[in-house]
Amino acid sequence: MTKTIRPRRSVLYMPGSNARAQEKAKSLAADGLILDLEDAVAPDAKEEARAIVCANAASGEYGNRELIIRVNGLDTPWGRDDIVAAAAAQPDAILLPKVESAGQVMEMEGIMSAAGAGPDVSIWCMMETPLGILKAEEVAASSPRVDCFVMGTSDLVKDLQAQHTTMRLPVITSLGLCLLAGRAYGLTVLDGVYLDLADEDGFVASCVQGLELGFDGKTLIHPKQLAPTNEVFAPSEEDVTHARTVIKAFEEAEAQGKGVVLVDGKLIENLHVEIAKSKVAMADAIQAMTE
Ligand SMILES: CC(C)(COP(=O)(O)OP(=O)(O)OC[C@H]1O[C@@H](n2cnc3c(N)ncnc32)[C@H](O)[C@@H]1OP(=O)(O)O)[C@@H](O)C(=O)NCCC(=O)NCCSC(=O)C[C@H](O)C(=O)O
Ligand SMILES: [Mg+2]
Repeated sequence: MTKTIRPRRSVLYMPGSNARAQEKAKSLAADGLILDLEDAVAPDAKEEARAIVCANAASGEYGNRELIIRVNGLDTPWGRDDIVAAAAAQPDAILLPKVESAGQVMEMEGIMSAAGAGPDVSIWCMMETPLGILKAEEVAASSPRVDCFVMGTSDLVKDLQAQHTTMRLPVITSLGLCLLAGRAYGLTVLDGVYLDLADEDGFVASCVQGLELGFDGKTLIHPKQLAPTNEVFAPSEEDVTHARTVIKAFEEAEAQGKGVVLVDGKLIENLHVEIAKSKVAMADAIQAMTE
């Protein structure tokens, strides 16, 4: 079955306790919104945040933005109730933090199903602990509901006792392992957040690095990060024009019984046509979102 192409260039976190941010998000140019019940919510605000988030997720007021609820872990006092409430709200996905095993995913899936989550409610997994990264393949393969890995680079840097650096060498192995596992099992893989809101150049550089590494998009903490992210992770007009040229040239070559062709002096084979087709499909999907 062909998977629907869904732009996930920009996915913005907002604290579940911040009703104003969730209201504002209805008009923001984000491909996805993570309504957070975990780290951005203080313990004494967890239950109120759960009620706000689930009411918003069920409201149908977020247009075609993908809605994801990040629940607390199953080893916390709130995790199970969060999952039950989130499942009833039927968001696009429920995001489980600090995933370290297939068993955790299956436990969450069992709770979701018992609470009436429809088959379209996906499971997203935060990859953010050393053990979780080492188990990335097991987690990716754990359930057909698993649709996306989200890198939690803040927790990861903490657990690795590493440091946040410009080129992110301390976490590059972890990013690569999750990309490998995610791609092997057909998942979306989203890059982690950039914490320095004052450093706009550094932020753009981290988006470009994420794109080059193979991420589908980036998770964000502030609306000001949306526009540069959407731009970096979308195929440019030039990319799309070139992709269309490649597709046409290859079709013409095939009609003449050839399996390869040169475009602008460069060899084009079937794999380049596949890349070109996915760029055009992504550009069309982005266009459709804005109509
Ligand atoms: C970082 C912030 C606390 C800053 O908030 P604030 O001081 O309100 O910023 P501004 O005054 O610049 O805000 C301008 C307007 O934009 C709205 N706003 C701000 N942030 C968001 C947002 N995330 N979503 C939607 N709207 C937002 C403000 O309400 C202002 O609107 P208005 O009043 O109408 O002008 C804040 O940005 C924030 O809370 N960000 C999210 C933090 C968060 O969710 N953190 C947890 C997730 S990150 C993580 O856990 C990663 C992972 O687990 C790991 O381990 O790596
Ligand atoms: Mg985290």
